[in-house]
Amino acid sequence: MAAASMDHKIAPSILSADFARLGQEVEEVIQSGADLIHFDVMDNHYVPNLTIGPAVCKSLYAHMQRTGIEAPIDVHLMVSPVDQLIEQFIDAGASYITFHPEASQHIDRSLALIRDGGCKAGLVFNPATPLSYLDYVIDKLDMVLIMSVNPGFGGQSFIPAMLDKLRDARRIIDQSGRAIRLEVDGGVKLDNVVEIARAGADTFVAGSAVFSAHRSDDPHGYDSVIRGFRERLADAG
Ligand SMILES: O=C(CO)[C@H](O)[C@H](O)COP(=O)(O)O
Repeated sequence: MAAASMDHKIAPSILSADFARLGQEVEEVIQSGADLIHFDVMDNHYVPNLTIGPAVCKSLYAHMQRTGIEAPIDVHLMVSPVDQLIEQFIDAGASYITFHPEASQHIDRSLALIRDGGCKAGLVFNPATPLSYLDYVIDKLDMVLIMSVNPGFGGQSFIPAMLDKLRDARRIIDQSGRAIRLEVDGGVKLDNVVEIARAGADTFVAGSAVFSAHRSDDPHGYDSVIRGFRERLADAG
């Protein structure tokens, strides 16, 4: 069942941004209509890639405050262990913090750390991670993130079996009666976003689909791609 009553949110993943001009990239995608900034943290341990940490988040948050850019920073931790970095990202201006259940020794405690720090909390599910991790903690969640690629790299193809997983996650969330966002991350493009939305996702992480636009010659690249997502999502119902 599609999430007809949910508002759709677009979350560009800065994994594919030009890190040399990160503040400006974030300004441009938000001004072009994006809703959240998806901030991918990789440690070369939990995933085979290394990206950015709390110092960059803190600078970005300060830049956004200074320049009046209002958008939640949605921090996706692909690290193990998670708790120490959770504390640092709370301090760095994160709005959402999500982590992988396999990466925490005490999932309930990690969720409590996030919520006690004033942030919204979420669990992230790799393609083969069962949704049973939602049992007993769903009342502590603000977001469920379904990875539709194996984590670690941008530019991979959407794994079709994740449509069924999104449908299952949507059913569980609806049964909980809680306002939990259902985010999807990996291989989200203009040509598949409608079926992904109809499977129940309401929050769409897009890295290469958005940020490849600035490498084209189109000076309105971000406007065009984000408008494209909005138009398709409106069709999705
Ligand atoms: O978390 C990620 C990879 O682990 C990225 O956010 C994700 O892959 C987005 O990139 P793209 O839209 O290019 O697939």
